[in-house]
Amino acid sequence: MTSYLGVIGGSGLYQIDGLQHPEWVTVDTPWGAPSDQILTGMLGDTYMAFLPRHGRGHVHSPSTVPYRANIDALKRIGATDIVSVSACGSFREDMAPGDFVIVDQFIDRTFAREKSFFGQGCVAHVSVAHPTCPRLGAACAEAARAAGVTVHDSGTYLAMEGPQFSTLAESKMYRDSWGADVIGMTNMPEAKLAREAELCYASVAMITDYDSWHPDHGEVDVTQIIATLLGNAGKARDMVARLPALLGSEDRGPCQHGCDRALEHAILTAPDARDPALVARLDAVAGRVL
Ligand SMILES: CSC[C@H]1O[C@H](OP(=O)(O)O)[C@H](O)[C@@H]1O
Ligand SMILES: Nc1ncnc2[nH]cnc12
Repeated sequence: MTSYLGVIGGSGLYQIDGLQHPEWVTVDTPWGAPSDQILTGMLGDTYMAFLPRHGRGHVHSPSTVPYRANIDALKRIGATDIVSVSACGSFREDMAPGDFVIVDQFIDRTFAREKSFFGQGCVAHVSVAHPTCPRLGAACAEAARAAGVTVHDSGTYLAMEGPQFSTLAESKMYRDSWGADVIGMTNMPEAKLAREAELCYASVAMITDYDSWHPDHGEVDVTQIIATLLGNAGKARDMVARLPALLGSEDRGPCQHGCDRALEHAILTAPDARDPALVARLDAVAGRVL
């Protein structure tokens, strides 16, 4: 399969530069409209698509981002790989503002979002034991280092509902008892949905603050986050621009980690018991196995 790179830009990253033949396209999905139009184009020989998670102008809150429509839309236009770029707080002294963390585990504390494409009439259970694609994560790490960023190759992301930041007690619990490394509000259910859609998914956390646990830093505030983000947005764009050369544009065969076969044995509903309306909605996400 030929690589087609989709990038989901988080807070502070609402567009990317340098695409050849750039075009903002409208993509409709059975799950509603995505966060915004999708910027498509080429970077060298590689097809690329960029979707601002909160929409241009930052319209969607973490709870109202249309996660299912976003993943469906990227798959529908042909994306095979999704790199998520997100602003995050840090629970570790050595993961400092300005550093990037290649997230490889999540703790999902979100509760007010649609978390699956499947449900009554077509039930599926995919594994998210290893929720990110190591090949894609390694490419992001290499690209970010080449862009001059301090990169941490592994980290656990606590996904909270928001939109308020954590209390001090929550911040200390996530850090001391739960072993989380970074905190944000958006990577879940995004990563779970990417797995259901059989897409390779990597998450790059751009550290903007120390949340509220750090005795030498005040509590997190959004002005400080945006200031750090603006300082980092250029490096994030530089990282993205370096990815196609690292991922290659030629046929790469099946994902060696199985991301593109996640649904192989996941659907439990018998073919004759499936809801035709739901099966129709799953055309892009699960058409391969339905
Ligand atoms: C701008 S502060 C909080 C906001 O930033 C992060 O967004 P994203 O993950 O899309 O970069 C965080 O998750 C919150 O939504
Ligand atoms: N401390 C924090 N908590 C949740 N989301 C964030 N995004 C950036 N910093 C954050």
